[in-house]
Amino acid sequence: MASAACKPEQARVPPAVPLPTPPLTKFKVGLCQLAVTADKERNIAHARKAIEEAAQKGAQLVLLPEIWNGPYSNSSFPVFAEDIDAGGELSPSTAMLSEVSRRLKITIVGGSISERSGDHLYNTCCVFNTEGKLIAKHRKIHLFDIDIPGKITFQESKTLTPGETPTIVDTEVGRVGIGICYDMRFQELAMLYAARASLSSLRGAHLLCYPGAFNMTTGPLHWELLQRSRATDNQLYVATCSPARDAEAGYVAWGHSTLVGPFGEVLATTEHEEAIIISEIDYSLVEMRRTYLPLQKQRRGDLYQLVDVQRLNSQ
Ligand SMILES: O=C(O)CCC(=O)C(=O)O
Repeated sequence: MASAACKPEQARVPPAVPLPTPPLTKFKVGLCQLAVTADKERNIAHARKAIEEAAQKGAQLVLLPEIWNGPYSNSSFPVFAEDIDAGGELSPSTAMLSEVSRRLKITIVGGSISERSGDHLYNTCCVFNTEGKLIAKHRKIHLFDIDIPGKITFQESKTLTPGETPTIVDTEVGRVGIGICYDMRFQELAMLYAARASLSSLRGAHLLCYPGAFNMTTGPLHWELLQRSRATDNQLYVATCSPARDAEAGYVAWGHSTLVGPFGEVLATTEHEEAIIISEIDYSLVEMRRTYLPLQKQRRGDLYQLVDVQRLNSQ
């Protein structure tokens, strides 16, 4: 009797919804500073090998460089561009990232590749979770248009269209804000990503990832300075990943992929050759820095406000 009465009752119980797995608070990150050639297939195979090596060394988050599947140039962007997820099917470069993230159960912030969408080209970073799912696509918001006479002239806007959306993404390794290279120069974007962190440790990004390729003019002066500034101002981790330097290339990258901690300290870095950097991120240090130096509480919101942060905070 008892079991007969029990059965219809049990049948009404809805299937258990698995609780979301809390993000890791301490993990290893791998920054793959890759040599990039004009052979896309080789670049994809090479990136796969580097990701595998980083994962084998314990990385649970792997970051790749800006434009890693072909040369960084306005003439190459259209040639190497991929329609990333047309009709639900991933393109060659992103299918590799999906396969490897699923197989190795790691999160990948996939640097950037040039993306074709309709008549437009974008400089786009794809993020994959540990199941190989494409969970975010950041299109570079601030295009690199620069003219320093006698030093460097580059106009990304000749071929690329700027993205229109800041990208903050929840991953198995926490909430991550994404920017691409020149995006790092704009503090407001980083501040927006860090917003709300003071209200709860579950809100706001604790890590910003910037695939980037600074050059021989701005790299020596600004690359590390900007990363340390973004980290210090917002009291969070900043990870960057550059292509390795090719002195013969049309655009010569500075290299020096780096991880900076929430006190503005350089935790790991490298020179300009190919390298895989493995370093540790510990989000408890973000909380510690914010407790010791409570900038978020001391900010005079009554005198100045970043409008978008204000909007986010009131949601
Ligand atoms: O900001 C810089 O100096 C370099 C930026 C850059 O190379 C890029 O956005 O691709």
